[in-house]
Amino acid sequence: MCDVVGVARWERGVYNYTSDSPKYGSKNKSEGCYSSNSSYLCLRGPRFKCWQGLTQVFCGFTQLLQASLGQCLPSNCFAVHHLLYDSTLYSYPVMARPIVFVTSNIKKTEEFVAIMGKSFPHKVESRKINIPEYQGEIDEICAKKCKEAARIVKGPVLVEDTCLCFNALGGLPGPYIKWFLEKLGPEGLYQMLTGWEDKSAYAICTFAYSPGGENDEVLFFRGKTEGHIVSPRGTREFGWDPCFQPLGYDKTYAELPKEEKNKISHRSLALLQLKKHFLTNEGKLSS
Ligand SMILES: O=P(O)(O)OP(=O)(O)OP(=O)(O)OC[C@H]1O[C@@H](n2cnc3c(O)ncnc32)[C@H](O)[C@@H]1O
Ligand SMILES: [Mg+2]
Repeated sequence: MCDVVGVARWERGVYNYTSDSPKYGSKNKSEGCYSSNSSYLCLRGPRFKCWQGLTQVFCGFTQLLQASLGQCLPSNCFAVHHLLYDSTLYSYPVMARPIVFVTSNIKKTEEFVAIMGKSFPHKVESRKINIPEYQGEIDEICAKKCKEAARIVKGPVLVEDTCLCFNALGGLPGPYIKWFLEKLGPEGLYQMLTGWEDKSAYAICTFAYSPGGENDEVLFFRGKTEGHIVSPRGTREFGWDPCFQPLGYDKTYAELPKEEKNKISHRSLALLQLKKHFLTNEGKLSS
């Protein structure tokens, strides 16, 4: 049993906790937070007098967190708590919730897995959910898509939107490529440029990440690959791959071995940015 009296609420993806322990007095009021994208549980408050007191606070916090997060918090976690550099900030690692990669497109998931392998510093699960095809500028579309995914999943999410932009057409079809591809196929995409000398194009992939809260900021990670629209060649496995020839290559995405596409693609460049962000920020204590 622990003697910590606490109140807790789940807000904006951050679990806020305050305790007012009669035993340690009001000077020892403490606050804690558990951020859904952090692998650390943090407690912030005045210096705790002894490890016993600290353990009791952790014990109360652990119970409240377990009630709220269930599986996400391993039952043994308070055994591994440790003291950080300053006397008022304590943390101990917890098993963070997995990030859910929400997409309806299995080929995107396959490429995500092939590109990231085991190198991504956070557990990711994929879930097949159809999110509406929003209209607007790329970031606007991605933000809406990401917020809708977070609303459904109720936790940290990643979504991705891919554009194919023709320079001769001022960047169109851009985010509307899905409908153009569906109606015209790769041949039709190539024929759209019949009257134009300029066949240059670029593919943009934008990953959007939200920690899951309604008001949480959405972060964007973008990759761009330049190329040309050509008469379709290669396998018909993935979208417009047969008619996109990346710059510096004499093969289309569809003709290149998968590993080769995954080294240079718009998706791999976006994932590189995403990975950098998580490698830099994961594990930092949220305050
Ligand atoms: O559920 P989401 O993730 O939105 O999946 P989607 O298939 O609807 O994907 P988009 O809205 O981003 O639309 C992009 C279109 O471009 C296609 N596409 C995406 N990435 C591609 C790639 O690397 N190579 C070829 N085609 C791609 C994809 O099949 C869609 O038709
Ligand atoms: Mg889509």
